[in-house]
Amino acid sequence: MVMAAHVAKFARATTSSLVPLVLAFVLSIVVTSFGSPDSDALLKFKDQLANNEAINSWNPSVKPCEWERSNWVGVLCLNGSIRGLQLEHMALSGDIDLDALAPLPSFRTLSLMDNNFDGPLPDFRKLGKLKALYLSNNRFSGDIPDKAFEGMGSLKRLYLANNLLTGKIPSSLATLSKLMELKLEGNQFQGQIPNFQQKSMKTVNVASNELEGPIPEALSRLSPHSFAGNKGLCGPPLGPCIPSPPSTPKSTGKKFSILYIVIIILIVLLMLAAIAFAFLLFSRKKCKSRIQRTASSPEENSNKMVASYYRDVHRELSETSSHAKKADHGKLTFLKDDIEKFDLQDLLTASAEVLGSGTFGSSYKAVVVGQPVVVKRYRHMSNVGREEFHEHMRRLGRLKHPNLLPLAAYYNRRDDKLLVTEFAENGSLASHLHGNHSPEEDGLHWHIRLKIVKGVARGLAFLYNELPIISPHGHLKSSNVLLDESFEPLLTDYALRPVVNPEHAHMFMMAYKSPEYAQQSRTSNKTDIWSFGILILEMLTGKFPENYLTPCYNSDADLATWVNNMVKEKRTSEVFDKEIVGTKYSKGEMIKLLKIGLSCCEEDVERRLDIKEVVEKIDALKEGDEDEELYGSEGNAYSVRGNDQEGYSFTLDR
Ligand SMILES: Nc1ncnc2c1ncn2[C@@H]1O[C@H](COP(=O)(O)OP(=O)(O)OP(=O)(O)O)[C@@H](O)[C@H]1O
Repeated sequence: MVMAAHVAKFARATTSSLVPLVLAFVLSIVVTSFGSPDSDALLKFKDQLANNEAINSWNPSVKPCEWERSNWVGVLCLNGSIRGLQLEHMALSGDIDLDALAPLPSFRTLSLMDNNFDGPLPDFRKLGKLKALYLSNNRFSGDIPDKAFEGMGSLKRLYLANNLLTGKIPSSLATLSKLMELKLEGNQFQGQIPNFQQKSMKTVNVASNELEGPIPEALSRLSPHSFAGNKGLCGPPLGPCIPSPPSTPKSTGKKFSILYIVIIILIVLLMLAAIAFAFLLFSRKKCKSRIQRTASSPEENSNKMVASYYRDVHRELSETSSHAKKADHGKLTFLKDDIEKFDLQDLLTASAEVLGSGTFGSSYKAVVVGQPVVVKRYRHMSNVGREEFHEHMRRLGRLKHPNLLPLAAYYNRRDDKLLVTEFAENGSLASHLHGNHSPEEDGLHWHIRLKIVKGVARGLAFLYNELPIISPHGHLKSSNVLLDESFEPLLTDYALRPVVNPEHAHMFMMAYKSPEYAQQSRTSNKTDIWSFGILILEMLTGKFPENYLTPCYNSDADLATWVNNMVKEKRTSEVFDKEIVGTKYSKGEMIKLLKIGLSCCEEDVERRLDIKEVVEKIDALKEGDEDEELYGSEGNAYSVRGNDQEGYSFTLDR
């Protein structure tokens, strides 16, 4: 009896304290089973699309931005919120349900490029805070209302190229103060270009339309290519606008028009004669300089080239060049203005040396028309069609940042691409960390390593900001960090994932060697951070990361696992590269950087730092010079070599 009373009392007490817990549990089940408002919005959007099989992995039982479990292909997340959608090359069509996306508070980017959407352009004012809208290469048609973009003050990038759009270019575009890139080429726009006055506009392309009239002054500094293929456009950078003749009586009018025709024919004949003369002069000069260069090559060979390498270069480039000639596509496309132009033949006749061979092909240094350039041959880059490849290269060509190696030119043949860049004077970070140098030579000083880390962080942040790609670098490793004459780092081989064949990318590109790819077959917006973390640890430890060589992530062979274990065993001092030279006051900063590196290498993507946090933390690091002055720099030269554990212990409190 007493026992029964106790049981009843316990049951009552337990029940009352459990009620909130049980309720929370039930609620969480309800939320997971029936989705969150974010997933509901996206699924509603998906329902209106036709041919939406490519996004069948969207799974309502997992939140779209729950990175470690989510499989929401094409959903861009930032700090756990939906930032945008990148649904490209998916053969999508049907209705674009903007009402479904409108309630998403952080939605800023929408890319539906290279799909089959048709009909009139939807009213994007419903997504008033959009910063980037990419709709090129679809079949949108009809006129766009003049007010279509009114009030979209945040819009920076608008891509509508290669659709079937008609009528006038909407004048509301001229009122968007932040607009930087506008791509309208390959449509049937008519009438005059609106009077754009934005200073922010860096790229405008209205080529291949039916536009007429004067080009607005603010666009006059752009390349003539941006306006090509419009018969009626005039004014700089195209030819002058010829005022229409004053109206005159019929007979005089006839006389005038005959006079005009005669003048125009004369001008054209004169221009043709001038071009033919210039061409003759140019080809004679070129021929002469080529003969001179060929004549001097044996001597150069002895100094600059390894003979067998040269034969390879010559054979490979000749192969490319002869194919190129057959296909009549032997032209390099230049993306930089401050480089003297040359063609494949110039490359072939230039002195060249092999810099190294990577997973894509070989890189050669060649001196062409007096300037050193690097040509890299890629054999696994036919993931996209010709036009999309050009489009992507142009997109890369527009990226400008002190820590990015700019793409100077490219050559595109079906299975063979050449990318041309400038030569970086100090080679790659990998060669400095792992290349042999004599015992008398110092290793990389701490202040140089810190400068490199800071530059890489800034370059990476720029890519995150500029590109709507899930892991914008995608192939970050020490051989893709080059160093200029003052050891400023220059990222290279960035943003190539969209054009690389998937099989090759999965085998060799760094993004696919991340834990999330190994465990969930996906990359996330923090995948590049993971690669950056490995790079930081590589710079601090001087160890070559095994994962560079293995086809996929293996936590046993992972540099981060090794460092973590050493720290746990209180052997932190042993992880640092014996070659780092700094002052004894650099030690604290090196430990801080080690912690940042480990926080970038969190397997749990949610806990991993994001790009903003990484940049903030790295920017706050110091060389330790202030301390050096305080204590007097004499005799402060310090090497990790032979150092004991003192001052190195720290706990992993991430
Ligand atoms: N623009 C450049 N300036 C100076 N050196 C370069 C340049 N580009 C490449 N290199 C050198 O050539 C070497 C080979 O580079 P490459 O890009 O072909 O292969 P990788 O980076 O090792 O591998 P992957 O093909 O996977 O990117 C690099 O380690 C670097 O030293």
